[in-house]
Amino acid sequence: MTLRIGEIEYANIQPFFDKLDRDQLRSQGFQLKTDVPSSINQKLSEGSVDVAGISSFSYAQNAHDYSVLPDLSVSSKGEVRSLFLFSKVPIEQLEEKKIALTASSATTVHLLKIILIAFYGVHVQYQTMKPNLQEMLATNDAALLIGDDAIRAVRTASDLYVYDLGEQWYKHTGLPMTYALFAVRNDVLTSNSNDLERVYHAFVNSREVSKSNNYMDLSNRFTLKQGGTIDFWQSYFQNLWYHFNEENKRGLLYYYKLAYEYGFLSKSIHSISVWSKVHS
Ligand SMILES: C=C(O[C@@H]1C=C(C(=O)O)C=C[C@H]1O)C(=O)O
Repeated sequence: MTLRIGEIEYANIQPFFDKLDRDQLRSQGFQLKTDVPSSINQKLSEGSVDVAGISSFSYAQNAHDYSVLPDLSVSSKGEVRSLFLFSKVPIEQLEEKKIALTASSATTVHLLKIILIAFYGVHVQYQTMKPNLQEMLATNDAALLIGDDAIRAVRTASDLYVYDLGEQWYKHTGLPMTYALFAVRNDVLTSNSNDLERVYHAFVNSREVSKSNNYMDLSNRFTLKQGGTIDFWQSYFQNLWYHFNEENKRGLLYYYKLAYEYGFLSKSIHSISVWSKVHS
């Protein structure tokens, strides 16, 4: 059996996928399934994919069953430019107001909840909705969007208060934040580590080639798909950090600590289990 790979369809994680040789992977029996983060999270946890880029929050929920692939993440130190709270009032005035949360996220919905309670002392009501800014704001005071939905929506949001959640996290903690990690189910580690190694190196190679051409191919692709300028997309990708280094790990463990303290995680997470059988 070869591996089923989960691919998040948003731009932010595409440096790991853009340069995959998909025809070769398919001819070797690998399958790729593409979806929004919350669905990929679910597919990995129910076992309908074997390895995937997933929400970092979902890793914490399944830490016992997952290992993380070394040095791969989607992180930022400060602004992200694709995780926005759109609000009709300033963030400090959201007490007892209603916020719509995109159904496609796991990490960022809890990041928002932490930011509002821990850093602003604001208590609100949440409702999960499809990611459509107009519909969300028709019945709510603010709305959270992530990924390409957020990038498109921010172009039309001139009459709203817009908060970048990476920037908010950094402002209040001085730490980077990691939104996505690559995880594999532990049963696959024992049954299929050779294929895992192959796909791991393909992810690393895609990241390196994407970076070495300054994200030009990706930027062309997303300009055609989502609009915006090549310059916007290049600087978007250059601003994100695709290595899960010690500093990113510290930031993520602090997020897990707060998520546990505020009751969003049922178990506290003090360490991240990294798959170590990689040969370079
Ligand atoms: C940076 C982003 O990070 C994404 C946010 C996720 C989440 O909130 O669960 C999951 C995967 C990440 O790729 C984004 O969507 O813009």
